[in-house]
Amino acid sequence: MSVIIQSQPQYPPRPHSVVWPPAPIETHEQKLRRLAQQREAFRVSQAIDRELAQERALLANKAPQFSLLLLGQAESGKSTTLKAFKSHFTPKAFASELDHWTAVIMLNLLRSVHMILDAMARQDALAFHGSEVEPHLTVTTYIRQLREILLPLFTVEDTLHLRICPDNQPASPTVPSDPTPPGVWTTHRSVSPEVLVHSAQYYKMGPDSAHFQPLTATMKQVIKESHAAIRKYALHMKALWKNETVQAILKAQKISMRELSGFFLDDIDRIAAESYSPSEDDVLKARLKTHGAMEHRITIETGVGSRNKDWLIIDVGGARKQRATWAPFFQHVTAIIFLFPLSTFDQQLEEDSKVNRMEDNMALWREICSNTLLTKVQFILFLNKTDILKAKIKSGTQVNYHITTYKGPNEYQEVVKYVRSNCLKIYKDCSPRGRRNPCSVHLTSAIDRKSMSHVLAQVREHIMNNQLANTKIL
Ligand SMILES: Nc1nc2c(ncn2[C@@H]2O[C@H](COP(=O)(O)OP(=O)(O)OP(=O)(O)O)[C@@H](O)[C@H]2O)c(=O)[nH]1
Ligand SMILES: [Mg+2]
Repeated sequence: MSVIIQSQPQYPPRPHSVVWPPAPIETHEQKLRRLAQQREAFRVSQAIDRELAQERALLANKAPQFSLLLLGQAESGKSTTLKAFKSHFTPKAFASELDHWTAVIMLNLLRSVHMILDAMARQDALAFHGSEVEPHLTVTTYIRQLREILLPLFTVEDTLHLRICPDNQPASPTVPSDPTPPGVWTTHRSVSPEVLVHSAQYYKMGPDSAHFQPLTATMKQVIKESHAAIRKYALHMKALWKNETVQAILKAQKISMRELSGFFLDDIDRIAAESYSPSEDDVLKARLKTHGAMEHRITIETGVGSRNKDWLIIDVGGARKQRATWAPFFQHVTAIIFLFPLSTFDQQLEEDSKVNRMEDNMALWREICSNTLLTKVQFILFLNKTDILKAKIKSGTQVNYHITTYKGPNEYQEVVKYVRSNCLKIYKDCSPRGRRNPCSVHLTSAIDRKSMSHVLAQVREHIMNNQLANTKIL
C-alpha cells in the first residue's frame, strides 16, 4: 500500500518540507529506505523549527522598547538628527564612527570646489556668448590658472564618489562632451551630483546595524591618497574660495555656498592637516544623501537604570521617489519626528523645480498628519535649520516675496510663529478621528550638538511618558 505523506499530521505543510512521493512500484528495501529518509527529514525539520523558535525568542527579548521614525523631505535634517541622537545617547559608539566620515567630508569639500569652478565656467560662457559682463564680474586670468591647477581634483572626486557609492556614475565625465569654444572653459556638468548612500552600503545591516562596517584596506588607501591630494592643493582651493572676483560672481549667480549642505570651504586648513580626523561637529555637517530605509538599533549608554535603553531609529530617504519606502513602518512605530526645514522658503525642490520647498513641506506634513495608520503614533515636529533662517532674514531675504500668504514682518520670531501655527492647525484639522496625542514642537538646528542634546533629552522623556500614559489608558 502506498503512503501519502501529506496525510500524516506530523508533517506540517511548509514550503521547505521535504516530501517524497512513493516510487510507483516499490520493493520492500526501497520502502524501508524511503521510510528511513522520511524519519530523518522529520528529525531535521523539527530541529530547524526549534532553532527558528529560539531565534525568534532571542529577537523578541532584544526587540527595542521604542521605535522612532524620522520623516521629512530631502535635506530636511533626518540623518543629522540621527547623528545628534547617537552623539548624545551613544557617545562611545559615535566616537568610534567618526573616522568613517573622512571620505564623505573630503568629497563634500571637493564638490564645493567643483561647484565654484562650474559657476566660473558659466560666467565665462556668458561673456563668450555676448552678454555684457561688468568688469568686477569677469573671470580673471588668475582664476583660470587656479582652475587649471585644481583640475586633478576632479579625478579624486570621482574616485571617492565611486568608492562611497559604487552604483553611481562618476562625478564628472573624463572627456568633456561638447567641443569647447576657444576661451571658454569646459563645464563638466552644471552641478556635481550629491553623495548618495544606499541603506545597505556603508552601514551594517541586521540586528546590530547601528554602526559602520569596518573600513576596508582599499577604502583606507583611497582615503589616504585623496587626503594627500587635498593637502597638495589646499592653498589653491583656499585662494579660489577667498578670491574677491569669485565671491562677487557667486553672489551675482545667487549661490550662497555657506547655506549649502556639506559646506567645508572654511575648514580647508584643518581638513588638510596631516593629523586630520573628523570632529563630531564635522560629522554633523557632513552630507550623505539617504537612499531607502535604514534601521538603527541603539542601546543608550548614558543615564541610570537598564530599562528603556533599546531604541530603534528608522532613517529614510526624503526625496519624492523615496517616500514609498516610508509606509511599511507606519504601523509599528512609537513616534515620528517630522523634520520641517524652515530655511526652504526661497528654494525649489531638486526633483521638481516648479515646486517651492516650503510648500512641499506643508503638503507632506498634511499627508502625514491625515494618515490613518498613524492615529496612535506620537507626533514630534522639529522646525529645523533655524540658524539658516536667521542668517537669510539677517541678510535681507524677504520671506513674503517667496511665500505670498505670509503677511507679517520680515522677522525671525514672526516667521517661526507663522509656520508653527500653520503646522499645528494642519495637525488639528487633518488628524484622523481617535487621535489623542498632542503634537510637540521644537525649534532646532540639528548641527548644534549642545542645543540638540537638550531637545533630544526632552523628546526621549516625552516619548517614554506618553507611551506609559497610553499603556495605562489601554
Ligand atoms: N546649518 C544647518 N545645517 C543643517 C541643519 N540640519 C541639517 N543640516 C545639514 O543639511 C544637510 C542635509 O541634512 P541630512 O540630515 O543629510 O538631510 P536628510 O533629511 O537626511 O536628507 P535625505 O537623506 O536626502 O532625505 C547636511 O549637510 C546637514 O549637515 C541645521 O539645522 N542647520
Ligand atoms: Mg538622510
